[in-house]
Amino acid sequence: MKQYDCVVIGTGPAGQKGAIQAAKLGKRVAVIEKNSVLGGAQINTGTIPSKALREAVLHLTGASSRGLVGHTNSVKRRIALSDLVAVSQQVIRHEWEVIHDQFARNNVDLLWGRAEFTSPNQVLVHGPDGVEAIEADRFLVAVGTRPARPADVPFNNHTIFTSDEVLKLDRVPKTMIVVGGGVIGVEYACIMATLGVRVTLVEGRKQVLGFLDSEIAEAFQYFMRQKGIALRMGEKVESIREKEFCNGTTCTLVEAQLESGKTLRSETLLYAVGRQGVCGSLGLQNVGVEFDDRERLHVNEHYQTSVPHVYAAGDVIGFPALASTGMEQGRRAICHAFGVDSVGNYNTTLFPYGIYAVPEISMVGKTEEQLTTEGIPYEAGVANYREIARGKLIGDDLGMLKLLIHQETHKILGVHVIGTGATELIHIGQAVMALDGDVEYFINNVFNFPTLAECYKVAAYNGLNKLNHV
Ligand SMILES: Cc1cc2nc3c(=O)[nH]c(=O)nc-3n(C[C@H](O)[C@H](O)[C@H](O)COP(=O)(O)OP(=O)(O)OC[C@H]3O[C@@H](n4cnc5c(N)ncnc54)[C@H](O)[C@@H]3O)c2cc1C
Ligand SMILES: NC(=O)c1ccc[n+]([C@@H]2O[C@H](COP(=O)([O-])OP(=O)(O)OC[C@H]3O[C@@H](n4cnc5c(N)ncnc54)[C@H](O)[C@@H]3O)[C@@H](O)[C@H]2O)c1
Repeated sequence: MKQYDCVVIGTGPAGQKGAIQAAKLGKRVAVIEKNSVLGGAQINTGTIPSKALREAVLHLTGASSRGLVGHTNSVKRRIALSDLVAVSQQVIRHEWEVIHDQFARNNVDLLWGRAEFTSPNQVLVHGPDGVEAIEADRFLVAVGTRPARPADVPFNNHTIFTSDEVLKLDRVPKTMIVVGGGVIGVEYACIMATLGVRVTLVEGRKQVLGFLDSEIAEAFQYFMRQKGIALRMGEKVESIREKEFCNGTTCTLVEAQLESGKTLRSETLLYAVGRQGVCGSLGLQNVGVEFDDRERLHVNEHYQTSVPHVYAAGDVIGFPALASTGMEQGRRAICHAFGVDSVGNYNTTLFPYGIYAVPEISMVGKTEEQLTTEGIPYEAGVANYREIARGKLIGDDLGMLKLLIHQETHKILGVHVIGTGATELIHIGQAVMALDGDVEYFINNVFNFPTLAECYKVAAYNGLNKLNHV
């Protein structure tokens, strides 16, 4: 039986980074993958395909090339879904090769098959050519999640589907209901609306993306409405079904019944109300590790489950469930597992959110609402892209950046950006916060001109002027 220092289950971002970290520490490592391809949700159904689709849609519709010449006509009037999927597939194939090469270069054994614990140190790999038992001293469970698919929703992967199937659509539908105003719901609602699909978004709460600063969320909701997305906020979908409904060419429509009594009809429905764990088939009862009713694992600050030599990282441990945080969790878990204690911890709480909607949104730190609830005195400094030379050059009149500044210490408490480049810009603010900087950093240092980064300087002046009553 093969013996390893470390076995990693899952090749998503958490598993990848964990496996490579263990290899870099000189450990004998195996990584097990049950899917027929590497990369988990990040590469195959989530992050990369949705971002590739977004880029392709923005490019092909001309939505990303406004600039000084104003809004251009569509680069291509009729967009075939095959064009878009081809772009995504190219990126996905490249990502598979990168992961494969990384494992090979670092002598990580890649075992294809479904992992199942039979005892605390033994795992069976149910592979295409049979079952193999392997043993290890340490384990990292990084098995991710799958979209929630309640039994009473009649999924058919064609007109009623989750984010796993939306990429396989063989046509651009005329209309779509999106259930759920979380990150998946809003990203796809924006992509589809940019493609010309008439989208209705239903969200149970009063605001999309409940974790956002309210001012940014309100601005975003305004942009979505401007794009023609109908927002049904504070509305819950009670039931979903397909119904014969002849009007001209379309005969079968999807019907969503809302709790308020309204009925919505459309050609397609994307169901995006969260994700569900997949721990049930891992044989964790043979190890003594328990999971919750959504099949998620609980871990301590070192990513250890209740059984210390079994670590877990990524979506399987729940919030914040991002590729970005999963990678860092995987690395940290393995460092702890092998006694590396030089991993600083200052940046684990300061992770950014990047939402690839149209427009992009990003944030780090606290929102105005959180600061108010916590009784922390702050002032907001705002820069609008339309007042920044680069904003004008790229034709983004709508973007804004907001700094939340402590009234007394001038420390940066939060940064919120909506507009072009938001997910990149945020890292400047994140670095200043992580290094315990204050708003004067932005005043006392020179920024390239003309850049969107200049927003930090303008927002800093704006905030300080308010604090100084000038
Ligand atoms: C549509 C969408 C868009 C997203 N966009 C972003 C984004 O822009 N930015 C961001 O940071 N995050 C994004 N995410 C979230 C991100 O994809 C996840 O947080 C990330 O993929 C989770 O990584 P993971 O390693 O925990 O698990 P996963 O990526 O889910 O990988 C888990 C792997 O484990 C394997 N596995 C499961 N069970 C077993 C078993 N028993 N044996 C062997 N292998 C097993 C699976 O086959 C899978 O390959 C998005 C998600 C979705 C769905
Ligand atoms: N850019 C990114 O970082 C990115 C992109 C996509 C996904 N993700 C991750 O994927 C995970 C899953 O995302 P998600 O959007 O599916 O889940 P979510 O939990 O973030 O959002 C689900 C939303 O659906 C709403 N909802 C629930 N039941 C409803 C009902 N019956 N009717 C109407 N609304 C209802 C909830 O109020 C919530 O706002 C998240 O953890 C997210 O962080 C991240």
